[in-house]
Amino acid sequence: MDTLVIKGGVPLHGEVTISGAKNAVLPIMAAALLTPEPCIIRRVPQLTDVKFMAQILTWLGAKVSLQGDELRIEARKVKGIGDYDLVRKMRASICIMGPLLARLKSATVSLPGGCVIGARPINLHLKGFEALGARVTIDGGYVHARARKLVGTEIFLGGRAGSTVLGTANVMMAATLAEGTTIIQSAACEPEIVDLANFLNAMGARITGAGSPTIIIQGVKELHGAEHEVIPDRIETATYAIAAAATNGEITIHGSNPGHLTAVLDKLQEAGVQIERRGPDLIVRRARRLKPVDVTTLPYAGFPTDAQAQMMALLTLAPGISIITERIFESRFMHVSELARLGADIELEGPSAIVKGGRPLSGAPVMASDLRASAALVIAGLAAKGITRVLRVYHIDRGYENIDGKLRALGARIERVPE
Ligand SMILES: CC(=O)N[C@H]1[C@@H](OP(=O)(O)OP(=O)(O)OC[C@H]2O[C@@H](n3ccc(=O)[nH]c3=O)[C@H](O)[C@@H]2O)O[C@H](CO)[C@@H](O)[C@@H]1O
Ligand SMILES: C=C(OP(=O)(O)O)C(=O)O
Repeated sequence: MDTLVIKGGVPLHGEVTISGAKNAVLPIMAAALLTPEPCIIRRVPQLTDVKFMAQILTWLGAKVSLQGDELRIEARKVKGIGDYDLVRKMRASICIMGPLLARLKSATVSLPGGCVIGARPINLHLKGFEALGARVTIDGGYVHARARKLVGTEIFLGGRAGSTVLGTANVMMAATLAEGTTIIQSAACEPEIVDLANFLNAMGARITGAGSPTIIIQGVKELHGAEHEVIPDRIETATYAIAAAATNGEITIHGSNPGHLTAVLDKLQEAGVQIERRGPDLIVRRARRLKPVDVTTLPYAGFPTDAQAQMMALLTLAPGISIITERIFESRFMHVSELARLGADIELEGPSAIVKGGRPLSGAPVMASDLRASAALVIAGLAAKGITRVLRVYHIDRGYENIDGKLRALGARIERVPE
């Protein structure tokens, strides 16, 4: 386990290039199970989650090879049972279930893992599989889904907090090979769903409406191999933009898709951060004193829950009161107590965090509890006076490619040391 050691107080300057999106590439890798033909996926980020997903696919019988940022997956033959411990390691592993069910009419996987940010049930995934004709049972920590055949139907995927991103991905994948037409209502609209639908269509699927709450999938007999380039990671983009603002710096972000990030950019501007869009590039600079803002996380195109912790780190620096309300995951505030170690003044009240910003932060040892909490601690450490040690950075390596290298290239004084 590594630790990140940060000497804070250095404004970030320079250029950074955004990697492929973790939350797009993982379901896309699972989708390659839908065909025996080879699939080529480009712009694949080097992340531990990608490594785990590759291990899961290999265990299922696929041949997986990575060269640079190009991944080749050939699932000529696959088995229908996911490795218990591998699947438990990450949330997106549940996405093998839809493709296995579609291809083999049988799938058995353990309940998935992922960031500990709430209960994270999979009832909506299972409801979708059942609607398509599968019989679903849970037994000994495994979920089993079996069907004689899958038949298209209308499926409502709305839940307590809106729709479900991976649930939409899973049901959409299962429906590609179902008989007839499936209509997913209250589908997730996230760009990662659009990216997956584009990949599936390149494989021969017939999907329309991805990106809207109604997705229509006309089942086909079989899918073939395809090539695809993954979209840029909007959460990585948000993280670097927020880090630049927090350190009073000025950076150019290359290779992002600013159109996927309107809610974050809008809030940053409201907080006094200057954002200039030049095609796919973003220039982020903090020229003025930060202002407090209120933020509520919502499904896309609202403010993403995956950028909430990072935004909170920034708002601890804005003199005044900011209220951050988390509407997607009930316990996604693990970073609050660690930010307090750096001197932040944050109070929790139900789903809201009241950030009394403007107190100077000073470095301290802190513990990363989940992926985005870690990113928030790194941002706070970059802005704080003195040395911050972020322990358990394996969380951050799940979702940020070479974060210490990219930050060093922006002038940050950050080192990775073995714990
Ligand atoms: C790998 C990946 O892409 N992860 C993302 C995905 O997670 P993930 O797809 O797991 O998150 P969901 O969109 O499913 O969760 C949204 C809400 O729905 C609830 N829910 C979900 C499924 C279900 O069957 N029943 C149910 O009640 C969840 O508890 C949560 O309150 O979307 C989240 C919301 O944008 C992001 O934070 C994660 O980074
Ligand atoms: C919560 C996240 O990931 P996962 O769903 O894989 O746990 C995230 O990417 O912020």
